[in-house]
Amino acid sequence: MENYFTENFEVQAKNSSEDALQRWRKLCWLVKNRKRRFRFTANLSKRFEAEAIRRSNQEKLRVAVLVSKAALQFIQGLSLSSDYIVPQEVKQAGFQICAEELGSIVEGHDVKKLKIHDGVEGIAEKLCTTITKGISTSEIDRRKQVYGVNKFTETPPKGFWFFVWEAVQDTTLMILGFCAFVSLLVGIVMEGWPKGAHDGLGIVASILLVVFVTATSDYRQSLQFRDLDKEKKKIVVQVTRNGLRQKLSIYDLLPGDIVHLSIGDQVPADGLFMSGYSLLINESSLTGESEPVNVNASNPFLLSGTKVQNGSCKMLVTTVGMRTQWGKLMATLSEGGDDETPLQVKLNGVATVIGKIGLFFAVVTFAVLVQGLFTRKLEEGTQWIWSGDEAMEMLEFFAIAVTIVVVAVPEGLPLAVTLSLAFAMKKMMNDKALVRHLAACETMGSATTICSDKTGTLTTNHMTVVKTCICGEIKEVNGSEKFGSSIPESVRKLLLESIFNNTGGDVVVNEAKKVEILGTPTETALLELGLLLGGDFQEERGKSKIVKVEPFNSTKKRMGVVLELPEGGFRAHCKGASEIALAACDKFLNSNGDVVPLDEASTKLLQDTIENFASEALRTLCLAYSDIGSGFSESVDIPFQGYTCIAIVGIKDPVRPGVKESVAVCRSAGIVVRMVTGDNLTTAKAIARECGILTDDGLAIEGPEFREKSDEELQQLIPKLQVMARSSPMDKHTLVKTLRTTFQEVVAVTGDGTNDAPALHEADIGLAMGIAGTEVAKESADVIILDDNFSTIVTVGKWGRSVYVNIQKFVQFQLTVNVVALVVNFTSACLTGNAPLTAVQLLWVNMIMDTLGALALATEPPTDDLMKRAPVGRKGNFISNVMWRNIMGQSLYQFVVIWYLQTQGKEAFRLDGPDSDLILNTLIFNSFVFCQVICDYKTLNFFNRKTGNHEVVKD
Ligand SMILES: Nc1ncnc2c1ncn2[C@@H]1O[C@H](COP(=O)(O)OP(=O)(O)OP(=O)(O)O)[C@@H](O)[C@H]1O
Ligand SMILES: [Ca+2]
Repeated sequence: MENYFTENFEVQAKNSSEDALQRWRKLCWLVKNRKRRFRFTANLSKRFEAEAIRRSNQEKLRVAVLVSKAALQFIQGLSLSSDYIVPQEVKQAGFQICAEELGSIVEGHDVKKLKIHDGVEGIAEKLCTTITKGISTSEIDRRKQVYGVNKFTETPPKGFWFFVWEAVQDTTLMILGFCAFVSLLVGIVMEGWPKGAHDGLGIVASILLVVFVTATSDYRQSLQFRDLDKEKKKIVVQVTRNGLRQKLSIYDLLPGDIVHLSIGDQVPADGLFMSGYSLLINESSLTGESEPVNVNASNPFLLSGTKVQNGSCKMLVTTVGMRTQWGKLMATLSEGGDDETPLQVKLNGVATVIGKIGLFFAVVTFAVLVQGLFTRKLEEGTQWIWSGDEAMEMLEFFAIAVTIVVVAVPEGLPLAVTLSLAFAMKKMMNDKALVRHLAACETMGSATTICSDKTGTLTTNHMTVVKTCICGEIKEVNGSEKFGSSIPESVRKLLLESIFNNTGGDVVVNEAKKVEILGTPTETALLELGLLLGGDFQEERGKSKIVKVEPFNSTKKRMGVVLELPEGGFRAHCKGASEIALAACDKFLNSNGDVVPLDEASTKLLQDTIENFASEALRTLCLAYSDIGSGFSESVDIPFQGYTCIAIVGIKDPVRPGVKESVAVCRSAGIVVRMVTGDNLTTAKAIARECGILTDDGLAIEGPEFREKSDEELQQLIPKLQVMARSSPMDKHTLVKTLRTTFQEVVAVTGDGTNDAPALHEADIGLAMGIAGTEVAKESADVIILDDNFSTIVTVGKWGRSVYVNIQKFVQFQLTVNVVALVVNFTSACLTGNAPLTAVQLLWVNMIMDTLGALALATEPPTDDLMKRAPVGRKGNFISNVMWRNIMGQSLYQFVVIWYLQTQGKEAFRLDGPDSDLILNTLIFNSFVFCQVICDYKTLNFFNRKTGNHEVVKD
């Protein structure tokens, strides 16, 4: 049995194979309501469609690139003329190019047309925009009219009646509806109105009730999912409009907008490259092609939905919304739905198996009942004469058989999973965690280890430079003006040149005329230092020309620029992780500001400074420069040796309040927390100690050392590993993978950067930061932590556990009811020839179980006790032995009660007279319902008992 389930009803929490997704679907043929059952599973045919779109995109793009290459050679030096006529309405709106033309240029990579329109600048002009000012907000409406908006068509939200319609399409309800019809007909003919209609109307009433309760619950769920979906799609980009750099939702983008893209961003619309450096674009989300492409002035085409893998740029938006290929893809994909979760599938399996057993019993019950009737009639010799009453009796038998199937197919099981997950999702949203994939809620409950990022998750991500070492002198930065006064003027100049040119950030004046610093927290801290030193960003930028930029990335851990100096010659500036940048230095500036060779003593001094800063939990950065003569060409890499160290800075990033407590909660919950960071080992250790992650017997290691370890060594090392510093993206990935495969751990990973994407993808649960996180990280994640706070991760864990336990509760409850209903009806049908619980009664119970019972049990909020047990882990058995025992015990007890009532009831309660059967059955029904209520209550209690929990979860 166990094997049957693992073979057929097992899918991964994420990245399941197509095969596995298909397999269980095929086996689930005994379904009461297909539409409902499969509503929250992946729509495989839609996905197939999306895949086809991707493939055709890839083909189209390949052709376009080839054609454009050929054309590029052909048109060089040629003056081209075109027969393009600007449509009248476009002209009237004040623009010189229409949406179709723009679309065909970018999507078709059409260099010829691009040249006809005088290149990117020409198109910008025709779109009435400039790179410095962008579009002006006053004419937004006109733009919208001519070019459309950046939104995808979505399937319209489903109304209440849609769900009513879906609820009606339930096989068993339909059969019962038919029974009701016949019953009404026969009843009225036989006994007349209204007496003969009682039974029929009873059935009709309960059908209506079932339909409406189901539809209401489904409808509310759909509203919840719709809200979450909206939240998921909120993406903000940096745009220049009205001459101001500002944040804007991607839905508000219009052709003509200037968008600033940097590493980790998603290209929000089709457009053209205006300026930028080392731009590498990954088009796999659009085309499935994994090889990234270089985008630059000669290949300026940027397609919506692709990702910036490296570098940065300014882009001119040309085509938006459904005119882009991405728009078409998204419209299809949004109907593809989310992958089903492992529990959903598992319970679908349970439902199918029990349903089959139920079907068998139903057939037997029906046969036994019919046989009883026939025997009676044979004895009476009236087998050829059928009265209306007897026909009704047959009908009633049939209804009972059908109802046994209705009750036996525990359709509520898989649906309760969705209900419970949806409930948890909504509550988590209030607690600042946005769940992107349903399965994550489930998996999080069994997490055994968390690999946490340092920056931004454990710390506040609000960075300030608090210490510097300039000209061999250590200084504290405390915001006072005189900080810079003792620095020699030549050094101050170099420092400002470095800070303001060698940066990915920007200093802008915002709408309120206030100075605003943009960029990553590290960059911001440095720019702030520059302003404190009395520098002016724009002025400094104007002094020299930037000829090359190598933007920061986590693999190199440094950033470099080359400047063309006003007095001639080139100068390279480098800033980066202090040990790494310092290793490229062979000179430094002494206390007079003179360049002197770096001897052993001064190297030691600088290294000690770095150590000192780091041991105070500061992030250290080294700034250096190098004059590289006059022969620098843009096409070569920036040299990385012979630098002169200008300064070492120590940046403070305080630990978030509450992190220590949260780490302690994790510890008591049996979840191991590890820190993986790109920062320096000493810094990492200091912070880890402060958070309570690093203990005395724990191990801290650097990425480069970790990489060298053999598999056996890793086996020894990983259980003790608490901190990994200076990690590369791949180190993180390796750690997660080893934990998952070798150690069978259920791993949660947090991350914010593009560098974290591989690990987030590999993890059982990927958690991305909502504020600091890049689009790429968010896309690879299963949950987005909206407030970037580690404590929220603990909340997610708590909800995950609560979901797990709630579903267990519901399963136990429903299985008990199933077994009892089945056994009671079957045995009494066999032994007495009639069923104590009628179809209508069973339907009632079923409705209460499926909807109200599920609501009550599946939506229990979590208790703090949940975090005091050991995690379930990968091997946890969902329906534990204790649960089986409970199910059996409960069923037996209920069966005995009902059986007693049925056989001895009349005597015990002194029932006689014509109505005794009716009264007895009512009595039986009521005790049955009461038993369920008690069972329901007991289940709750049982799971909430503090000590009992351990066994339940572990067994
Ligand atoms: N903009 C930058 N320019 C140059 N160097 C930087 C920049 N930002 C960070 N660094 C250096 O790179 C190191 C960390 O880089 P990395 O991106 O791998 O880690 P992180 O993601 O910031 O940290 P964590 O993994 O803890 O979140 C820092 O210690 C710092 O010295
Ligand atoms: Ca990070």
